[in-house]
Amino acid sequence: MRLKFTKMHGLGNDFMVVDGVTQNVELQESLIEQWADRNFGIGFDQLLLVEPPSRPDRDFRYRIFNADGSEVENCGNGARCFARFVLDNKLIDSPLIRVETAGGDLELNVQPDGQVTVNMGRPRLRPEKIPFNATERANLYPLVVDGQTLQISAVSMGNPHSVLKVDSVAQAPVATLGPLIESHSDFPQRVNAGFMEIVDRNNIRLRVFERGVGETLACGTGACAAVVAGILNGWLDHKVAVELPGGSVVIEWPGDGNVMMTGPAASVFEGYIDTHQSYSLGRSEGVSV
Ligand SMILES: N[C@H](CCC[C@H](N)C(=O)O)C(=O)O
Repeated sequence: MRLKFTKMHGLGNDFMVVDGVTQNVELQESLIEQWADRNFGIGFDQLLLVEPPSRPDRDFRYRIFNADGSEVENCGNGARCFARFVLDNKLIDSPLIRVETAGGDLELNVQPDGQVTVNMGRPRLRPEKIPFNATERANLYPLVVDGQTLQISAVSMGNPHSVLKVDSVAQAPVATLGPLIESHSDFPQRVNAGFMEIVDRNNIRLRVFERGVGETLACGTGACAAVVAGILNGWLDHKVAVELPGGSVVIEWPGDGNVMMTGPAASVFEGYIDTHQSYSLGRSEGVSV
């Protein structure tokens, strides 16, 4: 079957977006992993599947699959691209879009200038809701990684995030600590590992080693989690510009209630792929002559 898709990105966090409303789509984890490969496939951080809603008070359901094929609960940059996609493809004609995800409900609003504001819902802070192994909720938790005890914050935006404050994101050991935090046993469903540099009370820099992907150029839910952690720890005010390697996004959180995110979404190209085509991801063993 030929499957139509659109390649999109939010601040360089890139997606294969698939219309599962007008197309009959059946996805396999192994195919997603193949398609995500940047040499043997299309190449993306996440695949976003747009489906009809399961409830009358929602316009769509939106499912998110990491590059390793794992299905996850939420994707902030993806939500902005989702909104752009359903409008561009005339699946809805209202700039106000109500979405259900595995991690909770989102409300999206596409502004006239193309920026998209997303109500990302309430952050989840209780350890059992993240999930994170801790006996009680705290703003900072000790996490023993590679023989050192880090002080991290743990926040869920539907998906789990660890936030580590660092002096400089440029110098942060993302490549070494990122995977160790991502797979740490205190996060039973693994975790997205954020590294946050406080510039001032209204500006941070952030890098994220994403669960199931690795370091991405941007992470919307990671930006939300970092700002929530910074506000809870008294380091940030309630409106923060988050500078990620791929660009900036604005996060607002009054200290309780919903987190609001505003940022861009871009379409790059449309394409088709044969869902029955499969190939090995292994580098060829070479040919024998
Ligand atoms: N890039 C996404 C986050 C994907 C989260 C995924 N890596 C997970 O396992 O939760 C964002 O903009 O929020």
